[in-house]
Amino acid sequence: MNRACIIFNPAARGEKARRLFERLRTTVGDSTIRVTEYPGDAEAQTERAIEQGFRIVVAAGGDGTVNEVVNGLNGTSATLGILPLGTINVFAMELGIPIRLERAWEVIQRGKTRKVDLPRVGEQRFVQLAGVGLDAEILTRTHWWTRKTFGPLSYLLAAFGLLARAAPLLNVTINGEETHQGRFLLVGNGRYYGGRFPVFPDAKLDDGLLDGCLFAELNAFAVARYLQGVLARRHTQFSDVFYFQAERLTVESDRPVPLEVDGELYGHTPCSFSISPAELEVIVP
Ligand SMILES: Nc1ncnc2c1ncn2[C@@H]1O[C@H](COP(=O)(O)OP(=O)(O)OP(=O)(O)O)[C@@H](O)[C@H]1O
Repeated sequence: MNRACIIFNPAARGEKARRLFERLRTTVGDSTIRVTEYPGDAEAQTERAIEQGFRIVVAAGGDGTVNEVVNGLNGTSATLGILPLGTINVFAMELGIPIRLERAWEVIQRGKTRKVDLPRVGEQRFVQLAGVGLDAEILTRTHWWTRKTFGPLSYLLAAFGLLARAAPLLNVTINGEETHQGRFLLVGNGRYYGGRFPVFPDAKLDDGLLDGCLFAELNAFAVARYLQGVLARRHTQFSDVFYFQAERLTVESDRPVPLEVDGELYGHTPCSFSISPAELEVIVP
């Protein structure tokens, strides 16, 4: 195996990953492990690892850590490895990477790779998904310690507050051609959102296309119906859900609406999405 640098996020899984350090150390033997010290540090540490000649950088954490490592790779030809130590690990799930640390490390040692597309919003790369509206608003309203203490309940409470108000209208222009309106947009590279929920049923990681789901309504009743639709794999047939595939899209609104990428807050509207086909090489089972 080429020289790998493992970037470990002790704050993943609501700080529970910290307890896995010794197990990680034992599993990876004398491979290099670097521990992140603050949010954003995985990106800086990845850039350093590349300068030092590492050809494989392994994100040991959740989707946020993978996102930072990918942004640190910054278009270089180095390969991404994943040890899924986060809460949900949607991208690892999408790639079929085992959740058990020792098995995920075996996958990295075998070193089989695959090329996947890399979407961007502005200059920021993301691996799995982005959201404009509801989910990003919820992140603005839940502090990390409430998330850590109350888990999914903190999201639910924030959502109740938000759904009582009218959400701004989003104008989504696809491939510079047609514009559609809605109040909540999800953009995906793979099929899953937030777990094994197939919000983007036609998505492929290597088709050169972004998948989008634009929801027209945003009140408690509509959201409950959308959730049911996703679980029953019928939401793309709803008349108030617009499902599409695109090479690029822009989102505009009367007032700034927050945006999240791979589960972390990142800016607000207006924003533009694009995708680079087969830009990322990643180790897979
Ligand atoms: N040393 C650190 N102290 C505090 N936060 C950190 C540190 N290192 C990284 N972070 C931040 O931890 C956050 C959560 O990381 P990550 O997404 O990997 O885990 P997760 O939320 O448990 O997983 P998932 O997104 O898959 O559910 C990221 O925003 C990252 O920037």
